[in-house]
Amino acid sequence: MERRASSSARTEALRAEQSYVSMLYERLDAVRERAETALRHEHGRGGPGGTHQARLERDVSAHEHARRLAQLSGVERGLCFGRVDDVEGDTYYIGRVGLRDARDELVLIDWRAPAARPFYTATPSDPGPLVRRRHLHTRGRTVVGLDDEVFDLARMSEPDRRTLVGEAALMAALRRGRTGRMGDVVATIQAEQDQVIRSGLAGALVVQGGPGTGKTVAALHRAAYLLYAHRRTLERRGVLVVGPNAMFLRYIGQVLPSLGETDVVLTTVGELYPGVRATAADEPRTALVKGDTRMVEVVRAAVRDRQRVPDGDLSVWVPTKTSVRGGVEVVVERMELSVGHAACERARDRARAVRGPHNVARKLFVDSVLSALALDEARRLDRPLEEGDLHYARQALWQTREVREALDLLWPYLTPQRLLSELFADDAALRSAAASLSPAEREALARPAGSPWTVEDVPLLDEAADLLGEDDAEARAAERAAARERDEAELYAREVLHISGVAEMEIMDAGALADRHDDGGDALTTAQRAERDRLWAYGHVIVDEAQELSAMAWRTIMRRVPARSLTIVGDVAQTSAAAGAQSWGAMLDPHLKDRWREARLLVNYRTPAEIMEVAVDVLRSVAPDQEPPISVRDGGAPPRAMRVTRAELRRLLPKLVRSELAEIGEGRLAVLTADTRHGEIAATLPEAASALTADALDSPSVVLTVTQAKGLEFDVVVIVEPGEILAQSPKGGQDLYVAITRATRRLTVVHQDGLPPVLSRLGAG
Ligand SMILES: Nc1ncnc2c1ncn2[C@@H]1O[C@H](COP(=O)(O)OP(=O)(O)OP(=O)(O)O)[C@@H](O)[C@H]1O
Repeated sequence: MERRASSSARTEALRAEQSYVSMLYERLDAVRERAETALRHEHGRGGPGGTHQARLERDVSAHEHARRLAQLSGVERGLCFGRVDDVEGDTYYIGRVGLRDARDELVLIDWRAPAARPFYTATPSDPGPLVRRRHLHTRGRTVVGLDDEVFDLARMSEPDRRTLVGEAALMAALRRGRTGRMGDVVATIQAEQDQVIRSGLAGALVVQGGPGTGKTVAALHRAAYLLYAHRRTLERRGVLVVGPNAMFLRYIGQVLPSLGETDVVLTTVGELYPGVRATAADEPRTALVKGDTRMVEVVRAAVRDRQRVPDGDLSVWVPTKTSVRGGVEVVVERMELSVGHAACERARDRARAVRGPHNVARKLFVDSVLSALALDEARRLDRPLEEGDLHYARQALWQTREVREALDLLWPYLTPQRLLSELFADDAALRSAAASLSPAEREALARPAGSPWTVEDVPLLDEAADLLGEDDAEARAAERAAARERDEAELYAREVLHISGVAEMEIMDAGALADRHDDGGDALTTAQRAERDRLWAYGHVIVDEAQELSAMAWRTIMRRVPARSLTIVGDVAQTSAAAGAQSWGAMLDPHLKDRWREARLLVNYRTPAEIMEVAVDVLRSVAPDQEPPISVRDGGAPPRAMRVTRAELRRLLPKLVRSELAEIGEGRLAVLTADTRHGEIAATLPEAASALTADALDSPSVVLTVTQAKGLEFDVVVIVEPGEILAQSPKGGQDLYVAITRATRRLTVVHQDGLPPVLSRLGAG
């Protein structure tokens, strides 16, 4: 009788929620339609014609409507996922976007709004103003289930204090098969993650947490939250997210659009220097040297070594007479011009003394030497040189190939690419610039000219770019002109905002509008503009798998964010890069002193307890002082080991992969290997994806090295030859820890020569 009563109460609750959710979708349709009509209207108002001001006005509102439309089309799935009832008797619904009804009453609260916060933070021991939290499960536009938590203090028991927020909904989310793409977790954010997500914008926040603690997911939701809460600052400057590799970026790429955020640049360290897309990594001994801050001095010395004076006097033979023979101009007479050694030294010292970048100071050096040459020319021709003529005499000499070549030898115009490739290819140059390194370290840097750029080169290119600068007199003049125009445009944009009342809607400030509309040309998004500009100052930078960055890479990151507003996410127990972090303090203190705060995430949402036990044995051997995270999942299949011969491996592996895939029904499987074994195993499993292609993650099975698998997760993990992973680098233990903790459901370790002692828990197999 009682059960029937409760089931009919449930049916009634479902019906009531369905009617509310249907109303929300109707509202969404209406708002979407309005935005579409408005956009059509703007487009209908004509092409490129009209005054600059009319065009600007049209673009402003078209842009806003398009933005709103993009936001509204991203929220169809799971529009509303939560409801809270508070002690005042009020009820609020939480969703992916804020919506108002026709009378302007708020009917849905954006998950990032302060009013939504209790939904994420209430716990049985500290429910805040809530008496109930409800998770709504929807399929399409239909409400298919509800999970309630009633905060009744009188009945609270001790274990409740550790209860997860919305446990039933969380567990349902975690049990789903992996899709190869990370999804958003707005419906099930946990209290400790919420604190990270909503932490203030200013300063640097380090989020340290073991594998699977939701660092990545929290960091991405933080990006969306910051763009919502600090739209004015961040929309203009953009947010940069740096991840470990392209596959990882693809894995996380759809989370932000699903959160409605577009002003974010996703990139890797290998792509931080515009114009270079490095993916290959150097071998550990080279990576170690290139990641060391002693390279700052090496690059600086390499630049200074390119500012030379001749051993004796400078002598240049310039043509004085040419004639055309057979249609070709040939030199028939030359004259020697020279500048004394001491004068050359003075020219160099004066150019250096301004402490400007090399390519900018070059102009000074060149001007001094050209003046000296011009004076010598006048003397030799016995022709007085008036002060006013000097400029023209210098210009004429600068047009002479021989003069240019002579000056280029002494103080060449250098791109960062040229500086470094010539340095690494020239033993004598390396000996001079890298005198502070040992011979073995110098040898690790040496390589032939034209070698492809590696990820570890990128911070060095960036360092060099800072020292070299641009010979940018023209660029600066253009910039000044653009700035003038921009000021005018900004003034106008302010008026537009004022007239249209947009300012109150906190959508975009006048500066941002002016940025979009400079030279009346293409309207680039902040993200597009930022990506092209090495000196772009981002409003906030998020670094994921941050433990992998070298000290040199941190210098590059810090140049991108002068405001030092960062979220740094990682786990120092997972560091596998040779020059990666041993501790956060060692990496960050040089840039942030002690002005960074640390949050720790302690719960592992990915790896089941049974698999985590194996991982913890490995962790203890490589980082005994690191606290392993607590798994919320258990009851999975026990992890196992299989001993096979090499011949058997080829036969058994495809079978194993098939049977494991059948076991999970739906989901993804990864075979993880040491770098050297990857090719062979990939050949054994032709059906599995193995190259780093865009769709590799969509394949049911994939063969990856541990480095490639960083930050990813799979329902099933098969590790081939753990001993080889352990032995492949000094950080092999960390690699094995990473490999084991990629599994969300099943783990099999396949080996030929016996298990390494650290995996003895898995038995002899
Ligand atoms: N609050 C949550 N609700 C639902 N799923 C969650 C939640 N927090 C984390 N997860 C899931 O747990 C898994 C691990 O999260 P994530 O990849 O962010 O962890 P991580 O700390 O970055 O791990 P690693 O250090 O191993 O890269 C993901 O599938 C993520 O969606």
